[in-house]
Amino acid sequence: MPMSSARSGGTSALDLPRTPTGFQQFSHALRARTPRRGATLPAEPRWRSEFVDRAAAGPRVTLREFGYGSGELSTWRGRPDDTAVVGPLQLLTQEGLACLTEVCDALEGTAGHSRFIATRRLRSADLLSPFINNMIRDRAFLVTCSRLVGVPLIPHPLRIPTAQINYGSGQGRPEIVRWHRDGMDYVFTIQLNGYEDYEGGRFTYFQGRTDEFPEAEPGDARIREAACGERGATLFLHGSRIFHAVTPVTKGRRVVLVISLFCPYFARQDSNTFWHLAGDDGIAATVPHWLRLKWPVRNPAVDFSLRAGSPVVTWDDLG
Ligand SMILES: O=C(O)CCC(=O)C(=O)O
Ligand SMILES: [Fe+2]
Repeated sequence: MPMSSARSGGTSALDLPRTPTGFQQFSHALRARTPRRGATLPAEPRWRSEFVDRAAAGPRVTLREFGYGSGELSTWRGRPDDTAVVGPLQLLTQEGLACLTEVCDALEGTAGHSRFIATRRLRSADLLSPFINNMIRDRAFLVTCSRLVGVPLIPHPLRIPTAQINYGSGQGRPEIVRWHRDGMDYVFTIQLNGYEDYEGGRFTYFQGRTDEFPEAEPGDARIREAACGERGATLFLHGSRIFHAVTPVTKGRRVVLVISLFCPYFARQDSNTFWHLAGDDGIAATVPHWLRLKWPVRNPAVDFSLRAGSPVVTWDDLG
């Protein structure tokens, strides 16, 4: 079993703070600033398609197993969007992982602070890093991710949240990822260190419906820990339908790349809300991207791929 129930030594992962909602979320939206860019960018290795392990596979849990009914799932011509969790698995080769780690390490100085979801993070990392930009827009990468989830996926056209790097260090103020669900539906996390590098930093989630989460009590068997301890461990989460958090890193350093993808065929069902995005990025930065996302479309695969600067991925690519 890749997952285990998360409770140790009398403290519960449920004690972690939760992402603000309502007025507090609005106040984050007023205070959040567009990501700032440094003048000089670090040199980095080149991305190569061969870095993707096209045969990557791992255990899969369905949204039905989380308690969602068939009527709540999006479908396209009889194909349901029913994947809740896939992995942990290795998506990149060892060489690819070493390059990605070098890239994310070099970007740490550009990370900003936020108290909305993740304490220290770099949003839109693909705008700073050609390596990450090329990786998340590589056909081999996208088709492999699409097959794992079972729906065609491209980078999210909202751009700012598409590639985020979370940094957690055991020194100073605890850096955490609060209990939250993502605005995004299709989220991959890639661990750039292993448990040998840090203490704490356990990826925790609630194996139930999001509307059941507020009633969860410490010791609830539905609070699970994903076994993401191996360097490179990659986990897919249907982020908008699963409450999750990361326990504080108490020693060492943890770096995770979070990639948000988008299914053009389910554009109308996209779970983002304006205020969830604005809470992280500020109102001014969110408005133009939001309008572009909501504009009506005719051919979803082609139209959204153009918006996201992505190769086109269709149902036929899933094989
Ligand atoms: O840092 C992680 O492992 C995941 C963070 C996360 O869930 C998020 O940034 O939305
Ligand atoms: Fe998340």
